[in-house]
Amino acid sequence: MATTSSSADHKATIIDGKAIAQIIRSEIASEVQDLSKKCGKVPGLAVVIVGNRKDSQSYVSMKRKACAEVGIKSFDLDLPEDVSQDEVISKVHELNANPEVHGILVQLPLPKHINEEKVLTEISIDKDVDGFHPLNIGKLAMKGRDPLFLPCTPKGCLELLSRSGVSIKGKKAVVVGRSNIVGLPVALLLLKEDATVTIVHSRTPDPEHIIREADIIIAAAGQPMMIKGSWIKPGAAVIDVGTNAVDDSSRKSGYRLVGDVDFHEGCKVAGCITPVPGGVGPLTVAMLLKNTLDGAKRVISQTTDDGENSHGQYTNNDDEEEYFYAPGSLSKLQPRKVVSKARWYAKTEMAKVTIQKGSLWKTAGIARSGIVYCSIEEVLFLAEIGALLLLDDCSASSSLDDIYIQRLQIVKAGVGGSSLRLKKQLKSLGYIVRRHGVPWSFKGANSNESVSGKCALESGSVDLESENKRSIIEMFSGMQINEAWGYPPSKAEIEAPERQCVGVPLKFCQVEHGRVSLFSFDRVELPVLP
Ligand SMILES: NC(=O)C1=CN([C@@H]2O[C@H](COP(=O)(O)OP(=O)(O)OC[C@H]3O[C@@H](n4cnc5c(N)ncnc54)[C@H](OP(=O)(O)O)[C@@H]3O)[C@@H](O)[C@H]2O)C=CC1
Ligand SMILES: Nc1nc(=O)c2c([nH]1)NC[C@@H]1CN(c3ccc(C(=O)N[C@@H](CCC(=O)O)C(=O)O)cc3)C=[N+]21
Repeated sequence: MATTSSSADHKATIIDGKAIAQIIRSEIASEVQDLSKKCGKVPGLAVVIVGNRKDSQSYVSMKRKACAEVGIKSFDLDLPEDVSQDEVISKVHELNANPEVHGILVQLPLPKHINEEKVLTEISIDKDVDGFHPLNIGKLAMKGRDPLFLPCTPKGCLELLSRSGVSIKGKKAVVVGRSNIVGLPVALLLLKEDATVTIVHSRTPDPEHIIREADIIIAAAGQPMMIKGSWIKPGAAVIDVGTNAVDDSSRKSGYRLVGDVDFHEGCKVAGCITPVPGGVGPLTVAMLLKNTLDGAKRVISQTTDDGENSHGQYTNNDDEEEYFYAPGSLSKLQPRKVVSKARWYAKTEMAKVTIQKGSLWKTAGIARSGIVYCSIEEVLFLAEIGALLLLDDCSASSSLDDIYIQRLQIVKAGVGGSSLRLKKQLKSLGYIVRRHGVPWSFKGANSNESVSGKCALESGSVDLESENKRSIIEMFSGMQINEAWGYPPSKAEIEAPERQCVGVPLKFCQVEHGRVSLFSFDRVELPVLP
């Protein structure tokens, strides 16, 4: 995997990216085989190329070949140079909708008349195996959030470091380059791994001085042999991403590939170093295959184990999720002590999350300008499992019960009315719904519960023992809601609906600061208030 050169000149351990990538590829191949045997499905990767740039064609054919080798089905789209942006976007939409495709890669660069950002944004984030979607990059940049996919080259750089025994935590790392596809995401990843990160770019004065401070150098400037031996701190780990073609008349092709680091000089100073070719490049391809496999596993586990836990092997093993929702262990199904909070905004039809608790926010919500929002489906779902407290937005027309009742109609209309459809929708948002077999419940009319003038059951303290469980969705939609009173209600106010209920025990619901309290009275005798 790694060799130390024996000559007195060559001290550095040379990290063999090709060998490391080969190991990863064989691990992927055996997982693909397992998946195919157990679920009868294989991962699919669509590789879209526009135009006929020689370098792009060569990279794309490498990626397609690598897919074939590990058993990933590749979908090849070769579009002409003059294809319109709309046409590319409509192809992306087709691939988004194709259930056999688990990953979509649009080879960059695109021709000048096509706006790369517009195209990349259209790729469904569930299929964004390049990790270039703004949402994925945004999550990478945020503390406590994990994107669905990490960009392949940055992920490959970290894989090379870890497989070479280089620790990152607390180290000084310098990244040379700040592009969206390499420099910036690799810097963010190193930061997530607790390195102290400096980014050097084309406007940085005295890069040599900064680079010499680094324990870890990631070179991604696209400048052939820019980093000299004297720029490297003795013993540093050097990952050379640069892949530059330079003229070489001694080669049949007329060129050879060199990195951003002067490899010959680097070998004399660095602790370990990657060559070009044979360093980062093969890892980029291996990580693409890995992302595609992971994307496929995510989708396949969602579509095959709908509540019955048929393919446990491919389910998410988030410890916290397991703790709260493990089926069959009701004692664990307690409401969270520390719940997240959100505020509903009728205007945007979204809830703004004001307090985030727990790791669920790694995947839940949508981040916009640093603020996390939740759709009504997410709000209902999270409220139902006791993970989210929804505060109303102080306007009389959007109290919590209003939101439930009105919004439920919309959810029902939009998602089809059944909780199954709602679950499906949630799954498409990335939730693992199958564990939540126990609905948010309350004591039914036939229970003997009665507490005079005192809160009998608060939201959150769900009654898990009760035989008579109904989901919150059922509960709110089947409820007759009267105008809210002030609190406490007068005797006359209570007696009026009591008469209407003709013998059916009356329940009172109070919504205060987003907490739903359900009251039950045997006999109503409230003191007359001044
Ligand atoms: N092995 C692999 O898997 C991959 C290899 N590559 C290779 O990595 C290299 C970088 O690729 P990419 O990020 O796409 O390239 P870009 O051209 O998009 O970005 C280059 C970055 O390097 C900075 N830069 C340029 N010149 C200098 C300099 N003299 N000193 C300091 N910084 C400089 C630029 O700064 P500024 O922002 O100021 O312009 C820019 O941020 C290329 O050689 C590419 O072929 C790329 C992807 C994958
Ligand atoms: N949407 C998109 N995603 C990319 O990941 C992407 C892209 N566009 N555009 C171009 C860059 C470049 N890139 C490389 C991948 C593999 C090698 C690689 O395997 N290199 C071999 C040598 C290859 C050769 O010999 O030509 C090596 O370094 O050993 C290099 C570079 C991915 N990129």
